[in-house]
Amino acid sequence: MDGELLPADGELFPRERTEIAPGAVHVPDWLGPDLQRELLDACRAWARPPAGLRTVRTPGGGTMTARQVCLGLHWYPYGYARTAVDGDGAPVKPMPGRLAELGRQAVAAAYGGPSPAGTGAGTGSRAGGGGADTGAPAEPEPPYAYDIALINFYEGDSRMGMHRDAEERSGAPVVSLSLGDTCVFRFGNAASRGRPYQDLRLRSGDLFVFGGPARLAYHGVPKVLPGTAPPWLGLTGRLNITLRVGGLGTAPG
Ligand SMILES: O=C(O)CCC(=O)C(=O)O
Ligand SMILES: [Fe+2]
Repeated sequence: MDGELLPADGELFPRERTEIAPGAVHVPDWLGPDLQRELLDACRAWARPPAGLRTVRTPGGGTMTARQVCLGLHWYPYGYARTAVDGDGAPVKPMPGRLAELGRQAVAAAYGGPSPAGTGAGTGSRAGGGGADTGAPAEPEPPYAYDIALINFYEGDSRMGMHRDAEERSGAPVVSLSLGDTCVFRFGNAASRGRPYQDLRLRSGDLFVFGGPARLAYHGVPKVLPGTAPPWLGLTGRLNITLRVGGLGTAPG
């Protein structure tokens, strides 16, 4: 019996790459154990001050339950800055070339080639997407230059409400990597936070990419399943690494 023929988590059949909506692709087990460990170590370093992990406050007076650190550009509700304007004010850490490269590889893995399968390279109209005020957004072409990473840390009953990633001026696909505990990821539609949506499980090592017609879909994390991280990883809770292309030039927000 050759154990290597079985999926790493001992399931009978490997989970398969699935396009859950046009432009939205789930690639299970995309990150191998070594890369997951490497990324976890890096996240621990990025989470340290200055401009480290912070609690995000929303304009309505609430707080996000997932804590966050940004690389490349600092996201805050709702824009981008070069410093941790809603944290300690320090300059945001640079975007590592390694993450930018991972973003490019992720898009190729998700869409099976340089261009999103069946979706065209861009997102079409960003009308209503917020942020852009200079007319038509850039229609990006792969390979995309990922220049922003958001690292979200979920512990306890942390969640993330339904939202769109709409502060970017590029329609390049968003790349999402999961480490640690499994979560329920809700992927919906571009018109509203409500139905129709699909719930899927993102596990440690999974890749999810949304671009093309799915780029501005509402999505969120209604639940993290405690104690489901692979024991060899050594993480309690869940980390999400979201890679985005800002299209913001040199003077964001
Ligand atoms: O944690 C996740 O899987 C989603 C994160 C997310 O949607 C975001 O940071 O914009
Ligand atoms: Fe998001």
